Amino acid sequence: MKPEQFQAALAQMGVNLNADQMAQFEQYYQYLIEVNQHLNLTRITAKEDVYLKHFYDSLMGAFAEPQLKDQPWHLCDIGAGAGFPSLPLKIAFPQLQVTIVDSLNKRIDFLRALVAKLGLTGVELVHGRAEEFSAKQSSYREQFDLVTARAVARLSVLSELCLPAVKVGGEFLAYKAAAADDELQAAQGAIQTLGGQVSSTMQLVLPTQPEPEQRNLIIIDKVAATPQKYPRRPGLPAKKPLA
Ligand SMILES: C[S@@+](CC[C@H](N)C(=O)[O-])C[C@H]1O[C@@H](n2cnc3c(N)ncnc32)[C@H](O)[C@@H]1O
Repeated sequence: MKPEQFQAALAQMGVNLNADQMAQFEQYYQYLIEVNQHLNLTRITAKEDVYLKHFYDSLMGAFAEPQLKDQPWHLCDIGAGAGFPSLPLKIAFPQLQVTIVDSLNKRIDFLRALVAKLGLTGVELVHGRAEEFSAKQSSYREQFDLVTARAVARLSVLSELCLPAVKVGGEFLAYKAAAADDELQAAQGAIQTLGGQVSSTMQLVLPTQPEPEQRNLIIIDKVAATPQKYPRRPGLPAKKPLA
C-alpha cells in the first residue's frame, strides 16, 4: 500500500490524515528502518508493507472503536514493540493520551527517540512487565479508558495482562489475526473472572496481495473490578487442580 493509497483507504473509512500527519508517518517509516538495521524491531521492512501491515493494520482499531477518533481517552498499549498499534493511533488522533508498556528496554529507547522526532506530546513510556505494571498495588491499575494489545500473547494470557489496567466502564481492544474464535472460546472463563465481558468481535480484511488476510478485533468491556489476585505474579505457573 503506497502512502497515497493508505491515505485514501483511511479517508473512505472516515479517518482523514492531513499533510503533517502524512509527514509523521513518513518519518516513522524512515526511522523504523534506520534503527531496524541494528535493533530487531520488525521483519516487515518494504515501505508498502509497513504502511499496510503496521500503519493501516494499527488504525483498523478505529473502525471497531470509532470513539477513538474524537474522545480524549487515556489509552494504554501493552507490549507495543515498535509502537503498534498505539503510535499510528496517536498520530491519527492526537487528542489521545498514550501510555506504552514494553518489557524490552531497547524498544522503549527506540520509542522515546521516535516520539521526540515526531514531536508527539502526551506519550508516556514505561519499561516493565505488564504483570507488574497493573499489579494490585500499582498506580496504573484500573486507570485506562482503553487498553490495546497486538501480537503479544494468546487471548487468555493477554486478558490477564490487560484487563487489570482497564478502568471499570472502559474497554480492552485485542488485535488478532484469523482464527480468533478458538482463542475467544478458550479465554471466556478468564475474561469473566477478570471483570470483563465480550462486547463484539469485528472481522476485517487487510488488503494484502495476492490473498487478502483476515483480522479480528475483539472488544471486551470492563464491567467489574478485577480481583486482587490478578495478574498472577510472573514465573508462577497456574495451580493445577488436584487429580
Ligand atoms: C511480537 S511483539 C509485538 C509488538 C507490537 N505490539 C506489534 O504488533 O508489532 C511483542 C512485544 O511484547 C513485549 N512483551 C511480551 N511480553 C510482555 C510482558 N509480559 N509485558 C510487557 N511487554 C511484553 C515484547 O517485548 C515485544 O516488544
